[in-house]
Amino acid sequence: MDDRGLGPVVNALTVRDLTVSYRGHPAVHHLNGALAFGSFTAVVGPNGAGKSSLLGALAGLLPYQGHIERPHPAPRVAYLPQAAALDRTFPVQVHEVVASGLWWRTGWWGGLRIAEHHHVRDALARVGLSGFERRWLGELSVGQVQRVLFARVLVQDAGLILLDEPFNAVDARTTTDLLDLLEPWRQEGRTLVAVLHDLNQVRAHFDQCLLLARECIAWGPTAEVLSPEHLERARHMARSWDESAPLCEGVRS
Ligand SMILES: Nc1ncnc2c1ncn2[C@@H]1O[C@H](COP(=O)(O)OP(=O)(O)OP(=O)(O)O)[C@@H](O)[C@H]1O
Repeated sequence: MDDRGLGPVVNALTVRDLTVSYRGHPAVHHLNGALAFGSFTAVVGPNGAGKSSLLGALAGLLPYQGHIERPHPAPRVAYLPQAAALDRTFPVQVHEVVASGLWWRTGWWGGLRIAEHHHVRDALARVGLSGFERRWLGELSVGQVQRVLFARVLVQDAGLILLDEPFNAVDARTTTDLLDLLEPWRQEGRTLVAVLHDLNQVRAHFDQCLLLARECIAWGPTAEVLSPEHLERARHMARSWDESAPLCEGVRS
C-alpha cells in the first residue's frame, strides 16, 4: 500500500515517481507507492491502463524513469507473463520450461541434478500435470500452459511474485486450481502482485489493490479502492486517452 505519511514500513518494493513510456508516450505516469512484505496486491484498470507495463518495469524487463527501490537483500522475483506474450510454437518441452525457473540454483548453463529434477516433478504435480515432463509446450491447451507457467513460478521460490493476467482464457476449474496455489504463498510471507480483470476474484483473494488508468486512481485496501467513484473515474480516464497526444515533456522512451 501507499506508505506516504504512514511512518516506517518494511516493504518488499517501493516505487517513487515511476513512469514507463514507449517512444515518449507514457503508459504509467508518476506512480508512487509500496508493496508491504507479505501483501497481496491486485493491479486493475481498463485495457491500455499500463498494468502490463508496470509489471514489466517491476520485473526489470522494461526501462523506466523514477525509482524502484528494493530492500537489501532484495527478494528474488518471479514473473509470469501474459499468455499472449508467450511463443507456444517454440520447440521446448514442459520440463525445460519449468526447469528454467531453477536458474538461481543451477546458473544459466548448469545441468540439473537429481534434486532439481525432483523439484520440477513436484511442481508439475502441484499444478496437476504429473507425467507431462516430456510433452511439447505447443501440444498443450491454454489452461495447461498456464499450469506449466505456475509450476515455473513454484520452483523459483521467489519472495516477490508478479503475475500478469494469470487466469486469462482459462476455464473455471483451472482458475480455481491455480487460485488454490496462492493461499500457501500468503502463509509463507511471499509478496504477490497480480494483474486481474475479475473484480470478484480481487475482492476474494487480494487485500490490497492498485487501480491504474495510466496514473494511479487509488492504491490501498481493496474495499476502499474498488469504490464506484474510483471505478467510474478510471473508466472516464480511459475514454479520454488520446494515443496521438503530444509527447509528455521530459519523458524518454
Ligand atoms: N511494446 C510496446 N510498444 C509501444 N506501446 C506499447 C507497448 N506495450 C504497450 N504499449 C502501450 O502502452 C499502453 C499501456 O499498455 P499495457 O499493455 O501496459 O496496458 P494494460 O493495462 O496491461 O492493457 P490490457 O488490459 O489490455 O492488457 C497502451 O497504450 C499500449 O498501446
